[in-house]
Amino acid sequence: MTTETLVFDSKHELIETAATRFVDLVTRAQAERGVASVVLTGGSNGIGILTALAADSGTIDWSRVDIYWGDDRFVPADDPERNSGQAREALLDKVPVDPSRVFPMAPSDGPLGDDIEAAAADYAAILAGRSSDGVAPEFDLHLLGMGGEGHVNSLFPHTAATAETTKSVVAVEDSPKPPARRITLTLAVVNRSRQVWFLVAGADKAEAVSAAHRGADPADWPAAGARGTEETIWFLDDAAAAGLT
Ligand SMILES: O=C1O[C@H](COP(=O)(O)O)[C@@H](O)[C@H](O)[C@H]1O
Repeated sequence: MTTETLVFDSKHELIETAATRFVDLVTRAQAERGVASVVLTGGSNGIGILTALAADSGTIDWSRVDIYWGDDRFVPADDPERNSGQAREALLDKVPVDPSRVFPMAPSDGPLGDDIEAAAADYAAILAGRSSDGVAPEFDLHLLGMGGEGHVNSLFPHTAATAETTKSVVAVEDSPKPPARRITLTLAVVNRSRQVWFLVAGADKAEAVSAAHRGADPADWPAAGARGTEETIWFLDDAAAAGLT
């Protein structure tokens, strides 16, 4: 397992490079396994890479990509806060994905209603059903953004969701960052991914970047607990990398 840290002069350069490497990774995974599986994330860079991919969409065979989410906000389907809605707008509505390979988390007004525990269990069942071991797929790539306090997906510092080691998906009822109700993959499942990529920009993220790089306790800095089985890559801008020596 290797860790690579790439530092860019601008957020634009960071996103463009990550998008180019995304195309390479998906193409390679499809050549090796027929289908590539990627886990999307929200946030400015998580959606930024999708916008960049939409501009260069012809290079990927999108019909052979399984698409999952690392977290989503448990709000109505048409709420602009939905990570999956933002992903559709940025990319998925513009490329020929196979709808049967796109796996959004349930919204609060879906067939499961407002039962967030049922929605989390439903996503866990989807992952289990698409795995070889009854837990979750071995994703080719899990994209992650990161908050200034080190949260990834909806795994915040000092929370039960971050400490969870058994479940693959959990409900979060009291996210410190609004909206409060979310569904998230746990670190145990993030870490089944062959590659984990952090897309992080801004001076407000520098302390968390440095904590994760020095191997801090994931309870304090959840990003420190996320890694790929083959490779972990940090795509940083200068400001986010400022605390690294
Ligand atoms: O709440 C969330 O925040 C993170 C990071 O977002 P950013 O805008 O600070 O990059 C995001 O990755 C996650 O999916 C989202 O739910």
